[in-house]
Amino acid sequence: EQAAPKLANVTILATGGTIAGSGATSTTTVGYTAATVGVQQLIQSVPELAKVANVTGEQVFQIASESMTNEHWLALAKRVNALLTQSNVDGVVITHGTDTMEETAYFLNLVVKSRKPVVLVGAMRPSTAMSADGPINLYNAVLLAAHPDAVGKGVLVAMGDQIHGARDVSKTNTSTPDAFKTTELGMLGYLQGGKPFFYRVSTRKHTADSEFDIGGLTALPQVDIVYGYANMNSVALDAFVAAGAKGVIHAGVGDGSLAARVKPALSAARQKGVVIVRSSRVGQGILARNGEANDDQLDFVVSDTLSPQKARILLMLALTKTSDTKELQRLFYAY
Ligand SMILES: NC(=O)CC[C@H](N)C(=O)O
Repeated sequence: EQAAPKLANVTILATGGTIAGSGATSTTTVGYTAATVGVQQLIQSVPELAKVANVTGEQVFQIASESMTNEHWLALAKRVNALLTQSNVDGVVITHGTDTMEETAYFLNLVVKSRKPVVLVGAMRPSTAMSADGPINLYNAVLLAAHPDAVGKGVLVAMGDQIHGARDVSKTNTSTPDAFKTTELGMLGYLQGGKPFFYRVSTRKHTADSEFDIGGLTALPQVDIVYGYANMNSVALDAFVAAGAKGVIHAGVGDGSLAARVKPALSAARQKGVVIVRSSRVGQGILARNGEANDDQLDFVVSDTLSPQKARILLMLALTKTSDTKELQRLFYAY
């Protein structure tokens, strides 16, 4: 008789969110409390996990993900990197609130120093709800983190039986269970019948190939986002600059257009040394250099296809290495 194949060792790092949330009744899908159920209870509630991996759990935070900060990210990334250097850890799953899951995933995609799988997972319905999506999502995330096909693919998000890449995934719905999509660039694959099926990978640099290193960092440079809209003014921008922002992401309308009465304030901020990244609130498409604005003349950087919230993460990390706008622009086309 053949010996059973050796199971991979997967560590679940729990951070809170709806996957660890509980509501008053089985039909409570809004107005519940996030981050109440602990990691051991999460693991115990899905006994099927033991069939796909040797699972251990650590409670790193217990928060709703709208309260995630740069400091949480640095602590989480350091813990992930420490675990992945251990020969007895084959992969890491991070349970996380869905609101900022795409941001944490992209941050880790840039700073994890390993090809071993790192998978973020959450739920849109609390653990107490009828048809809660947390248990199947957690099962899928663990089997993905345990699977050799997930090695070297960058940080992944497992939601709704689908595999998404950290760079391009976003939460696209406030409340429905199918909220996570990689709209135009496409998800990477499916989770079905206890197996991952991959169809594509991102061409952008990540994890083991990344030049960013948070090992010695205790803080990240302040980078904020100003949102574009009709009748926009420069009040928020000026306040961020006065508060010491090292960089500002301009989440402009359309192709990152600059309103006539905001452009001089952006230019003045740049002259004070603040790095300005032109991005778009639209959500799809390339933000082209020297397209809607003369970026060479203004000495601005463009975000390429990154959403404003992901451009903020890349700029923070990039500013730990350089403040040269040519080099910053290179990084925005590489990651
Ligand atoms: N579905 C969720 O996880 C949202 C709950 C909470 N706002 C969070 O992001 O943690």
